[in-house]
Amino acid sequence: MKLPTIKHIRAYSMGGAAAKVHGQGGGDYHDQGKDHWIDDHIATPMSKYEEYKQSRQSFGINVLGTLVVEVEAFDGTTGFAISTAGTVGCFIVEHHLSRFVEGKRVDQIKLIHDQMLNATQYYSGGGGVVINTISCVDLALWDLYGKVVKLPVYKLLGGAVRDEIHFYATGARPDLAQKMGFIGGKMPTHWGPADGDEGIAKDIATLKEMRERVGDNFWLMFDCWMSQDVNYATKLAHAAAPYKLKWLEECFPPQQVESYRQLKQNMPKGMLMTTGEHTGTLEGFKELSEAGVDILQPDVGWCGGVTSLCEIAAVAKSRGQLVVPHGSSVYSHHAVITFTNTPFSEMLMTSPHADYVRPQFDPVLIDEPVPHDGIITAEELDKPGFGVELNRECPLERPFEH
Ligand SMILES: C[C@H](O)[C@H](O)CC(=O)C(=O)O
Ligand SMILES: [Mg+2]
Repeated sequence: MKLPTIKHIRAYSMGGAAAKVHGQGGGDYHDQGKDHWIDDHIATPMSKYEEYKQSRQSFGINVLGTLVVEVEAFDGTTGFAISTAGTVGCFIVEHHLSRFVEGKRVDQIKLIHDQMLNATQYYSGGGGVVINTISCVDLALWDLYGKVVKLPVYKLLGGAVRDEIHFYATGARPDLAQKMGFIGGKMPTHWGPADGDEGIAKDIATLKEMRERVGDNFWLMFDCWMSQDVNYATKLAHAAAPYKLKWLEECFPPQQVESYRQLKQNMPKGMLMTTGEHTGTLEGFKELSEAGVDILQPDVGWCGGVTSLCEIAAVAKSRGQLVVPHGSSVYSHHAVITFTNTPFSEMLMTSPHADYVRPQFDPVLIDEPVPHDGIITAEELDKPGFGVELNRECPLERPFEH
């Protein structure tokens, strides 16, 4: 089969600080409307400032917005993907990354990936919005390749190692997640070091209440979104052990590898330490792996795309660790179903009260699969590329052209 070359790459944004329409969700899943569990007094590194404690949107968690990257081949096939990078990402795609994409054959993904990573070394700082943008281009390229050869991405990656993916749910209501068929529920912590022992007591009270509602065998986890220090995290871990907390997630910012190493030593035996969603380099994941993180949690839209996610999974595998990506819906599903060290996956609940399953990237993707009874089957992924289409009724803007 003679493969076509890539004619054009375009970048669109939706939501974020530069847009007229807010609170839609999409690729920037923190850009939700009012009264959403995801913006209700969640502990963050900004919680030490009283004025930024109640709402993450108050300090700008949703300023970036959604980035949509579309790639078009000379045979007329198009692929696309979404991530979090908005207008900033659009600039990088149109004015910088486009040169590495246009003119290449649709299967030259690893070459394009390497050129994008190396050409942005001087301003990427090893992560953040630049890597989100590169991830989005990488995902769009995998989608295009799959659509050209009419195969799902997971088959291009070597095929499924299991027939179905089982999910835990992240949200404010593990008790409801249990009723929806999920295997566990991960809750945000609402308090942090600035609240001292009282903060620990309040989060433990919620854990205790949830444990009473779900019984002994349902997994419960805490997501700490970089809000803690080693002393606080150690105390929280020990206070949570009687309630069978399965893991403590992302206690510290990604660069604080030493803190993770110390926490692992301090934690009760059997409790897992997890992190990785804000790490953007393979080297960063290697360090976290070496520090003893039990489950690496890259976000496929923020870590370099599927191409990087496969490399990160191999790093984890080399130490007998798991890789369980941070949310990211279809972009994750097609990769994890091919990994032997991903026995389950995450569903991020974007319904305002976490009381029903809403597609994570709603409303931007058409046909985005969601777990039923906590499961998505390999069969449901059997469509070319990532198996989703772009909802062109969304208020997409193209701020730059090349
Ligand atoms: C709930 C967390 O603060 C965050 O919004 C999502 C996350 O970190 C996760 O799903 O993991
Ligand atoms: Mg998390």
